[in-house]
Amino acid sequence: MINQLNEIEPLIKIRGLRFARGNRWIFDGIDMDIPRGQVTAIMGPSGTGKTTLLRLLGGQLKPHAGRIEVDGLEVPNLSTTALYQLRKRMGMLFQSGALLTDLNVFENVAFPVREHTQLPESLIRHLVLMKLHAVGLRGARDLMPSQLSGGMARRVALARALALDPMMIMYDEPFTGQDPISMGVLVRLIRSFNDALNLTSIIVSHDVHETAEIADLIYIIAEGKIVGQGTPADLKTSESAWARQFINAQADGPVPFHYPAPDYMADLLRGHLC
Ligand SMILES: Nc1ncnc2c1ncn2[C@@H]1O[C@H](COP(=O)(O)OP(=O)(O)OP(=O)(O)O)[C@@H](O)[C@H]1O
Repeated sequence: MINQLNEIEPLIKIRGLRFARGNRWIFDGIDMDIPRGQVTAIMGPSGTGKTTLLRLLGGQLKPHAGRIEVDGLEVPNLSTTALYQLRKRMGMLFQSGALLTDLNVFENVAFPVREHTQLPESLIRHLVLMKLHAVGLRGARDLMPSQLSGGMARRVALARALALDPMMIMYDEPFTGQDPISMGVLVRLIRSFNDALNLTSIIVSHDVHETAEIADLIYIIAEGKIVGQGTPADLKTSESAWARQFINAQADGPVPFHYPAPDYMADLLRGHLC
């Protein structure tokens, strides 16, 4: 029985992924499994390619080598129509929230439903109010985005990302710029939606504490490779110095505190001699 549970096909399988920007390999041979029904975090130093990975999963970018499979579909080989169908099942929450500024809260959440379905107005109303209620903002339906706090805007964006009942949701830096209360609310919502709606969640984040609180599995990427993977507890005691530095938020380690510089003493003496 335990074996059977462990052998459930992951929702996302990445094998031998290579992707370059200019002459730099952002990913230089990455294998990754994202399990169904769990919260998986992708972490790593700034510029390491976390957002790029989300864009590869969504088919906005194509890999130079390797396989990316989402729910059994080879994303880079999908036709435009098939990719469009798949994307309907992939919710995405951007850091900016990206609400449409000319539409009120209700219409922002209704937007993807109107775009992708032919549902009658009464059902759309029901569905939108249900999603807004779930994020605690049913009472804010008539407000414009400019009237929302940053935390409220992100919750509306979350309701919109869930509007079409996706199988998975990708969060790009969901906690950035939030006060501790809003962060706590988001952490709770991400975890409870994942479990209650049987979603698969992927979080790209720098916020180690919040992410470790909700992630079942964490991958740490650095210099084009996976340098650590496991549960938050595993990573705290990982043999990888990269993983330990990151998860324990240490200022220095494989990611150096100092930008490369000549020897300090030699630098000081040189100034003195000039
Ligand atoms: N359109 C682009 N053209 C060229 N290079 C790009 C482009 N977009 C991103 N990059 C580069 O690709 C690398 C990975 O970027 P990405 O945004 O995926 O990193 P990240 O890990 O999400 O960073 P951060 O944590 O700072 O958000 C960076 O070095 C970035 O400068």
